[in-house]
Amino acid sequence: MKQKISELLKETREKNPLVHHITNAVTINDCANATLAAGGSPVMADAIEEVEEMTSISSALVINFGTIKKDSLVAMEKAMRKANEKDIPVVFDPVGVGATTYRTKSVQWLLEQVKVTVIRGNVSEVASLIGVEAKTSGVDAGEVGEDKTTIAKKTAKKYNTVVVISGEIDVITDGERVVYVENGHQMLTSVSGTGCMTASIIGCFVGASRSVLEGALAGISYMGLAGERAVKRLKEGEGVGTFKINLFDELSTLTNTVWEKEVKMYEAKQPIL
Ligand SMILES: Nc1ncnc2c1ncn2[C@@H]1O[C@H](COP(=O)(O)OP(=O)(O)O)[C@@H](O)[C@H]1O
Ligand SMILES: Cc1ncsc1CCOP(=O)(O)O
Ligand SMILES: [Mg+2]
Repeated sequence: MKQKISELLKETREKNPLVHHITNAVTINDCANATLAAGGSPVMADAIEEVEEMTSISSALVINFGTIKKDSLVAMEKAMRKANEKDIPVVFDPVGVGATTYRTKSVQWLLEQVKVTVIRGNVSEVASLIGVEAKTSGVDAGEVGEDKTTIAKKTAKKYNTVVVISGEIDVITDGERVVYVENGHQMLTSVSGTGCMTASIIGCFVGASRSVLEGALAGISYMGLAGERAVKRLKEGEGVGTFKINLFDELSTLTNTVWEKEVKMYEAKQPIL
């Protein structure tokens, strides 16, 4: 599996998958640049009149709940339905779900209409998707009433999807296999958009891969490792501003050879070979 993911990192740059985003107004530009850095080609399009056509020519669709409105929900539903029809993978980022009734009700409605391929969120957002008690305030992760692995597995089964719960240790599951990724750095939580960018990068890799689980693992480990390496580049006195620049440098230059050496990925606590 590790070898296949490593090859996927290379292939994605060659394939340059078009990744259609319907995303939030806060991190939209960072998501476009993260997609480019990982080897994809971003397009952000949310007009109800064009989303179906745009999804039709894309390799993946990324749906991000960060700043939803009535119109964006209609656009999301249309684009996702088209993606389902054409077997195009859909990556869903439930930003802020659990924080307000509107978000929680909207997500319930949307996921009853259409299918998603990967759900990537922080632990309290994902917990809220399955009604597990969670203290979500805004868009940052809060405490939850169950362990992460159980939440991830239950969510994967409920929505028949691959689930990525990000955090200090990322949990990735298709409902049966559970994989942990231990790359990353606390500093990733000090920059708005690192979760959104992770979903965009997963979009690139699932858009170029035949395996959803491998695409999801490629995406989450790529961001974690880039973050970790971006911190190592910091000199004394440099803070989040330089970190963000370093992060983009790492995202755009990270090779599969370095990834193979530095990725920390475990299945049932066995290294993945
Ligand atoms: N405490 C932490 N230590 C190391 N990496 C982290 C930590 N928290 C989050 N990350 C990493 O930061 C990135 C964004 O995840 P996260 O902060 O959970 O998303 P969100 O911004 O949506 O809440 C992921 O690559 C994740 O692995
Ligand atoms: C702050 C904020 N508010 C609405 S969307 C958004 C960005 C959230 O980005 P991330 O979840 O990647 O930190
Ligand atoms: Mg987020």
